[in-house]
Amino acid sequence: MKTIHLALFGPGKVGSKLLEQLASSEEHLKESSGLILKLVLVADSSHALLNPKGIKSDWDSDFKSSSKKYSFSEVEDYFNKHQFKNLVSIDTTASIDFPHKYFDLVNAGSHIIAANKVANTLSLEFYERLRKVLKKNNKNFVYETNVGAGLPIVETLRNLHLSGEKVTRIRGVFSGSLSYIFNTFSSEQKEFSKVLEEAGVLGYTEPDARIDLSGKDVGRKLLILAREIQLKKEFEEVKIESLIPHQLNGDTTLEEFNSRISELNGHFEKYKSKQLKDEVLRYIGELDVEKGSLEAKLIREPKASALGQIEGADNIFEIYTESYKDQPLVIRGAGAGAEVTARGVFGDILKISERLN
Ligand SMILES: NC(=O)C1=CN([C@@H]2O[C@H](COP(=O)(O)OP(=O)(O)OC[C@H]3O[C@@H](n4cnc5c(N)ncnc54)[C@H](O)[C@@H]3O)[C@@H](O)[C@H]2O)C=CC1
Ligand SMILES: N[C@@H](CC=O)C(=O)O
Repeated sequence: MKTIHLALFGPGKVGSKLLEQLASSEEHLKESSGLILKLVLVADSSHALLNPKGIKSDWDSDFKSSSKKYSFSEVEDYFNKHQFKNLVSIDTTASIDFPHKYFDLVNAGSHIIAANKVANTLSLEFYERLRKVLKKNNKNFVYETNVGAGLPIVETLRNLHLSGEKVTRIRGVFSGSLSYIFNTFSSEQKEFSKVLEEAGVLGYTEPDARIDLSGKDVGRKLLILAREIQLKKEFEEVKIESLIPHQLNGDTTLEEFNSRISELNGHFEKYKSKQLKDEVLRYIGELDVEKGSLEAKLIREPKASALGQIEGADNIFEIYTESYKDQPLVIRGAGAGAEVTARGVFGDILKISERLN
């Protein structure tokens, strides 16, 4: 039997779904792979539950009754004290601060898995420094769910690139929430604000939906893919069309924004009125390697096209390379939601497990 010790940061929609999936797969993993996944820490932004012997599968009730306020140095002390073999820290937060702690986690002996896209979209200096520290400490950093949730985009692209295949262009719908929003809004007589709320309840939007509507989430995904094929790009170089009207942009707090989302209705009706009968609205990402351009924008797309046909919260990625010149390699499927994302993080745990003894 091989034991992997897990520390989960961010038991929100994705994180708690992951814990549910881990609990229900416990016996299957032991029998089929000889693998024990032992959860030794669950922490949100203020409270942590620690148990070196393993947190029970009904972690939720223990978290409510026994978690304690913590500072990050206590986590480091805990890891240093117990020297857990095969320790993997999982970031299912949406925090912009937490990724700065990855260095300390790695130095305390941990591998990292991130659903959070922030670490891969900070400055190039941060990106490269993190990889240097990982290499020095012989630790893995895996983040398949950063793009396309549970769809195998990052690894596919990396394998193409590492095998020497020249990637020339990537184009597609990279946002599950915007996909759901435009699929629903284009075809149903519902107010935009209602559709946006639904996308939140279904777990498709970021905790702060402005990250999706401003195009920032798609911009981040484009940058992650560009860096995966070793293009040295910064976030500021991504050309992004924001869908947030001027009066709600910039200085509004999240609370204010959420209380004023009905102001989006008129704004999005204007987009809808421009749509022709056989068209749908699509918010797309496009990376042109030759031009070195990264762009996120709203377009009108024929319903009959590959991009036009996607449903629900689907993503679609068309990857053009030397070999896939005329007919791109296409990956399509559910591109957001706690269930598929948690399953993707689970896959990352198995990927790291295979590399460890
Ligand atoms: N929902 C989806 O379809 C997908 C989500 N993701 C990413 O997964 C992440 C989580 O998304 P959700 O579960 O929807 O968010 P959520 O808001 O439901 O959960 C985030 C959790 O992180 C905790 N948290 C915040 N700061 C923290 C810190 N410093 N330390 C520890 N915990 C902290 C919060 O208390 C909360 O429990 C985000 O980064 C998102 O971009 C990635 C792919 C798909
Ligand atoms: N908010 C994101 C979730 C996955 O990354 C999206 O809408 O795609």
